[in-house]
Amino acid sequence: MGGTFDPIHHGHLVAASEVASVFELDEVIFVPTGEPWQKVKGEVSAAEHRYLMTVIATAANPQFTVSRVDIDRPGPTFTIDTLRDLRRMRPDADLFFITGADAMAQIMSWKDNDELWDLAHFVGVTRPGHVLDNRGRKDVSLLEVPAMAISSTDCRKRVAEHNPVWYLVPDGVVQYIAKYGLYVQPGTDASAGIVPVTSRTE
Ligand SMILES: Nc1ncnc2c1ncn2[C@@H]1O[C@H](COP(=O)(O)OP(=O)(O)OP(=O)(O)O)[C@@H](O)[C@H]1O
Ligand SMILES: O=C(O)c1ccc[n+]([C@@H]2O[C@H](COP(=O)([O-])O)[C@@H](O)[C@H]2O)c1
Repeated sequence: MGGTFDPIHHGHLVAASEVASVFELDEVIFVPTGEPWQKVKGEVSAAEHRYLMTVIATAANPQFTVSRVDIDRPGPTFTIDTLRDLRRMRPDADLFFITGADAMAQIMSWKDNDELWDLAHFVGVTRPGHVLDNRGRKDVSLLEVPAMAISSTDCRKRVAEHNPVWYLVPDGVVQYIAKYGLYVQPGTDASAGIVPVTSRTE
């Protein structure tokens, strides 16, 4: 499941859990984006913060893992590259790519979208406020998941307005957001105090 995860919330986790159950997946790999080119630049938190929040949110579930492929690849994040990298790492795996209804609606604007379908089986999941459609592709599965009217945008706004995000995001993520002062002033890159994992050994 790819996402900007700024921050990761229970909508992401429920969708992943439901797809894993219905499709009997062995593992769900959460792949935080490096540079999400369709989101407003400068308004996305540092990749290391988003990566660490994703690790914290998924730590308790043995089926959930987090991949750095997108944040370690320089330049804009394209799913075609994500899937090619994952295929190289897991040559024998059947790959599924989970997307919410809003992302599915944009999928024809993604880079090399005509080549995506051969690299993974796409699963579109319902999301409150969005219409789920297979974009004319019969090979895309559509799945109704428990409705979680949560968005990262709303979580960021709530933090900025000093409203609680308890129970919208996992407890550890609430604490991480407070520890690093994320989202207090929207539009600022709160990367102070965090060392990218890739730089720690340099
Ligand atoms: N509440 C939800 N229910 C189902 N799918 C979701 C939900 N929230 C996000 N998704 C899906 O998870 C993936 C990653 O989403 P993303 O990290 O952009 O979160 P977001 O809440 O949409 O963020 P933002 O509000 O910043 O746009 C996308 O495919 C998106 O459609
Ligand atoms: O490949 C693309 O061009 C592309 C464009 C926009 C979004 N995506 C992917 O869609 C997933 C959800 O992205 P987002 O921006 O809604 O968090 C994530 O894995 C992104 O890399 C991919």
